[in-house]
Amino acid sequence: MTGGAGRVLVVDDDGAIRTVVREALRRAGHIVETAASVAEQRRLFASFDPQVLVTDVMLPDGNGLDIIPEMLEKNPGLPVIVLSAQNTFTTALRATEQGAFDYLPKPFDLGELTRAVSDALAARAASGATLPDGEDAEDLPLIGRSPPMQEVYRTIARVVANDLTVLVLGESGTGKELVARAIHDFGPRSSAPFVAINMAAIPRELIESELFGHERGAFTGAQARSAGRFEQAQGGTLFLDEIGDMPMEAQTRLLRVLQAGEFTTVGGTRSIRADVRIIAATHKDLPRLIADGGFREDLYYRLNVVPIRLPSLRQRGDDIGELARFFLDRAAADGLPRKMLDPGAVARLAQHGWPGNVRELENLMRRLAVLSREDVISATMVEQQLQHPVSVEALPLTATGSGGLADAVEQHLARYFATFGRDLPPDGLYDRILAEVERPLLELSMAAAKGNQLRAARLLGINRNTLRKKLTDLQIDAGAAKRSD
Ligand SMILES: Nc1ncnc2c1ncn2[C@@H]1O[C@H](COP(=O)(O)OP(=O)(O)OP(=O)(O)O)[C@@H](O)[C@H]1O
Repeated sequence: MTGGAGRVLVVDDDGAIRTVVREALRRAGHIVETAASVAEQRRLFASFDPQVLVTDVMLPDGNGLDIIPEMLEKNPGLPVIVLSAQNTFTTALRATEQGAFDYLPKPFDLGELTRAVSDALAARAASGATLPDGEDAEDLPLIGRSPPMQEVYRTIARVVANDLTVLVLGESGTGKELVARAIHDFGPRSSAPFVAINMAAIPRELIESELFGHERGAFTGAQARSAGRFEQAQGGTLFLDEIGDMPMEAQTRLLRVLQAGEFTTVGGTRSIRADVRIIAATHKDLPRLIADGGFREDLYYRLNVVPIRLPSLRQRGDDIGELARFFLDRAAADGLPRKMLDPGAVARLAQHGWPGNVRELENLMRRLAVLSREDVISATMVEQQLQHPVSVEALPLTATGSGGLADAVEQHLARYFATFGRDLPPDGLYDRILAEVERPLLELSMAAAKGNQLRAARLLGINRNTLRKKLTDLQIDAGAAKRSD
């Protein structure tokens, strides 16, 4: 898309950026004015009457995002391109929310900016995604500011407000479902359902009926009419996870539905309009699958309207420390002991190969939260857990889950056996395990009782004074559960 030449106003307090951007845009044929502050921008706005506004976020006398609505009121449809050094999902989304046309994280490529200006001139369209009511922007789910994630945020910001089909690609555990949910949650369909279906988890012969529903008697065992996921997702978003595992016949049916915008149930004749946004995801290489005859090429093109490629954790550099801390906080919020990371631990985490991506990191942090005896996790502890991974799928999710404590005991035992290999651990295991389990047991019970010692003592079946003594002996902060509640 090219939009010819136009009047571009560039606002940035950094003189070097103003000069470089002005020269690049002039070379591309545009007429450029620059401003170094919000006040200057306001002054120039009326006289220069820009066709595209390029603005930084942090300006000496205000926030570049806050001023966008005022500019759009004066010049409706004005495309605004936001440059930001903050690089979080929140900034990308806020920019979109304020009506920005595009968002470029700093440092940006000049060619990319020139293209964005040209697209903006051509489109003169603004998107208007809004945060759901009451949503705290700081609670947004996607963590990380590495360059590949900024690219992801940028694409999400571009698609939230429209209904384009999105194909999320990435290794297992990279956050594909999280991205799909973010697109739904921050778009206009957020008040309707988000329905996910995993093609790999459903028996092949049931996929069509799961997707499109079935009529009574459509096949043996179909005793009543059942609504499929398409129907359940009406008005909302349908997330087709592991699309590469979809059987061929179901692919054909899905393609027809996407082409016609309507579907019929298995065994039914009536057409039902499909008012759903489709987001598909896979960790498989679809072009290769197509070449091998396992995936329909025409369906691929239907789904691959806007691809979003998620980086592996190995490519996310500094995000690893930020994610690790986020997962430790989440573990603490779930009632597990609150732990911190020392710099050596973060460095060790960053060196790891992470075949299991973010999910593997999350599991490791939960395991460390339960198993580490110290409040601050060191590189040695990280190393130990990476060297002797124990099964972590079942670590306690909440302090109140009855399986949680048993799992914690199992983790402790597993650690002993992992440490000592085939040799039995030195004797005294009974006391040692009990001593280790006592702390998480008391902490989890206190968390479950929301810091109320009487209730925690009752839960444990011990005397309140005994509990108090144990809390003192083990130096457990009795107020922590109350405060984190
Ligand atoms: N950027 C991120 N910020 C915070 N949490 C994340 C991020 N990416 C992934 N996660 C967390 O990692 C876990 C795995 O994410 P998710 O299930 O979305 O991955 P996936 O790619 O869909 O996995 P699979 O391919 O196995 O289905 C989830 O608990 C999710 O909350």
